[in-house]
Amino acid sequence: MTDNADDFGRNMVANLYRHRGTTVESASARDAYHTLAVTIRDRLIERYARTAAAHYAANPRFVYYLSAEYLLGRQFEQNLLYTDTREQARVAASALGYPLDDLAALDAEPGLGNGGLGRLAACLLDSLATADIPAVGYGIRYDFGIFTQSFRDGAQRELPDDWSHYGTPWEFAAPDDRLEVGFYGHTEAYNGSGPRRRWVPGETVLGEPSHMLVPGWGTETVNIIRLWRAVASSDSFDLGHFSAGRYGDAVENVTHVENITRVLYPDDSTELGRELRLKQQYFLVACTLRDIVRRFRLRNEDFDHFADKVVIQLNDTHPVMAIAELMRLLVDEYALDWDRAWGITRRVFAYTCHTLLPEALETWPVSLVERLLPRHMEIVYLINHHFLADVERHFPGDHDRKRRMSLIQEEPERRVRMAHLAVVGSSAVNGVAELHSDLLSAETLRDFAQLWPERFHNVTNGVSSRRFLRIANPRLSGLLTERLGGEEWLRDLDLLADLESHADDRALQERWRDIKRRNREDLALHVKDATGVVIDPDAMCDVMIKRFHEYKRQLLKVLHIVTLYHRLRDDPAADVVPRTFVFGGKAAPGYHAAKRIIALVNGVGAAVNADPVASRRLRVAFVPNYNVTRAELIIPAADLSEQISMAGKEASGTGNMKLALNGAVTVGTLDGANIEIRDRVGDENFFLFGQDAAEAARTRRGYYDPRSFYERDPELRAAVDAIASGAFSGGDRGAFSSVVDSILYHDEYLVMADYRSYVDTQDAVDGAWRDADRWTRMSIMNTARCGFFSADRTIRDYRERVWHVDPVRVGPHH
Ligand SMILES: CCc1ccc([C@H](C)CC(=O)N[C@@H]2O[C@H](CO)[C@@H](O)[C@H](O)[C@H]2O)cc1
Repeated sequence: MTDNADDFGRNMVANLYRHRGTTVESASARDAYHTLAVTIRDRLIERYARTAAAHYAANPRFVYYLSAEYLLGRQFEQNLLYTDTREQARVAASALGYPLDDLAALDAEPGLGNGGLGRLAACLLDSLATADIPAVGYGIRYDFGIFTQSFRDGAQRELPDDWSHYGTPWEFAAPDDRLEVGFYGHTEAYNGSGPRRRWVPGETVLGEPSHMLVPGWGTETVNIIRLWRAVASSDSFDLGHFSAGRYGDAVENVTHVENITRVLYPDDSTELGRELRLKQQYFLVACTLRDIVRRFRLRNEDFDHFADKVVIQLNDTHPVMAIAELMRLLVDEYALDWDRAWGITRRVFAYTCHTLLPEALETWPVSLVERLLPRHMEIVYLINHHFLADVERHFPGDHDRKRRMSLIQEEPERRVRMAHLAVVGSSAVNGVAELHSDLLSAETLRDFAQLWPERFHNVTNGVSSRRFLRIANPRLSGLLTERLGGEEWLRDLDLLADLESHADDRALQERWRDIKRRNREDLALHVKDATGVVIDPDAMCDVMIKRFHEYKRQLLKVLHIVTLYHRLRDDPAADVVPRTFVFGGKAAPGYHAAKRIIALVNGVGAAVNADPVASRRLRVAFVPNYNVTRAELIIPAADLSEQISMAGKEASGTGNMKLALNGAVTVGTLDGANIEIRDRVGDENFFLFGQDAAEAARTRRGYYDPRSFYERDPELRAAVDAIASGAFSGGDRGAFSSVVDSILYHDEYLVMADYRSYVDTQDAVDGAWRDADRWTRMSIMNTARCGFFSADRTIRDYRERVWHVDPVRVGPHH
């Protein structure tokens, strides 16, 4: 497909007729957007066809990435870039009378994820395709993604996210590939070839896939992501009820079925144990494994080759029932004997853990699993039986160890430990940053690391340079391409290191500062539009963008802002550096403590922004509805990156990497990937504070009296008292009493203990900012030294340590 403007324009008009059934004269903006998207998509689908042909011919080993969440972000800009058709698109759009940017603005973001885990999945798929690795991402096509956040009187409001209300041009539904998924029912023995067991589901639903294209950067490969949605069989609609006027009853079965993939669960750290959530997880697993087995049998006979051709990466515990499901398929449906099936299963799966929070490690009541998935519960028991026998062989008579390691938690209620099933059923287990992986082996999964040390790895997270530099920050990308002599850095981010030798170059520094300022100006326009707050593009842009959670300590940031506010109120001439505090992030709807902190941020922001003295130096902007698209706007404008979680709690973080790559300097604790960022950028280019993981754990284990810090630190005391006084809640002293009580009397995440170190470090940040050349040098060094945090490197590590898969080159004429 040639891509000169005329051809592109002709394709566009033809697609307008074919896909929208309308004419150039009467085409709406949405017609133009959809048609342009389809015309771009045509170029990708052509590459996908060649990729599929190459993969079919090569019959290669495939990586299947199983994730309940994908935060893909908008596809329009990405696909324009990956097909290099921006200019043709601009011409074609204006021929229909629409500026390209207006059409791009109609591109909906598929918010099919909560936060870090979902976005990482999207970055990794981008890098898998860029590395020409045969791969498919499997997930759930939720009708409603992560809720749309708005604020009323400073409090979070959740609205349903009907992301595909107008349909989306980027997906291909495949109703022909529908397949059946069972739930409930019972199991029974029967005599096939010897005594066998089988499942007789009580209800079945249909799973329908739709796929989206995942193009690689600078290569022909186009992989796919396949998302499943539940559809009711046509006989689910009850005509009898309908003709009797009982319309609700008539569609009850239909609704019951479609509810399985209706909405994403908006929790990102606390398992709720809802039956529908387990149904969602099994639905994903059942559809996916059937599809993977179907693909395998297209080119292969013998299941003994299955583990050579298939590696399945489990993105946290959410899809872990896949282990029991593969055993069910191999033993019950393909009649393999247990040991042969188990040998295959264990070689196929690999598990990535993304958390350290005990409350985020999923366990399901045995009673629920027995009812919803009776055959799987039997299989889990059998897996546990063989596993505990193995533990007994290694640690004879160590009953306590067996009780700790069992797949079944016995007290207070019998529950299936999904993380244990994941480890027992996988050949590789990894954490997502060095500290995280060390803590997994030393604490959370210690018994398993002792039994199978060879299975435990670390693979530090990474981010897509294409999305979070090239697309998000075109100004800086232009400078990098100019200074590094071409765009090769987009395929090899380590090339950024060549910038280092220019870090003191005056001309580069001037350009660097100018780019940051222009990016801050763009952000200021959005902030004004979205919040009404006017921010100063010359002020330091101090950014905290991430889900709201107490361990991430947005509260510590609030205490710092209140402290500066008090300093200016006490002395308007105080030498406080002008700062814009930019917040972004959602709280799980049921997480009340986090929602109180959101209200507090807005309360403090309103007071500071309205204060005649403080507002001359300080502004607070809480950007509503933080998502991938808003991250792409905020990150390029950031000067200071807030990574202030309690050490030992943030598994990795990925926002920290995106911000550092865009020249933001980090103020942070020795937590997650902050440690590796600091190791690479140098401690002179990083503002470190607070207790490290060992100290924090000791403090937590020991006698910790948060109130004592309040007693002896006047600035801390004044800040806490101000919050308690109602100063940020219209005089309502009760508004934040729960927040104040939580840090004064329990303070699980050591906000009080780290306050002084944090505020003093922030004063050092002020000092550095006053020396523009020093700050710019620090900023350049962060970009130059963070090439390691490319998702391309992460994929290389997974290939070497976990997947052992080879690329398949896709030629231009396959
Ligand atoms: C059961 C509810 C639930 C849902 C999602 C999760 C995710 C694992 C939470 C998550 O997104 N974790 C984040 O994963 C990122 C990618 O590895 C890390 O960078 C973050 O540190 C981690 O918090 C836990 C529990």
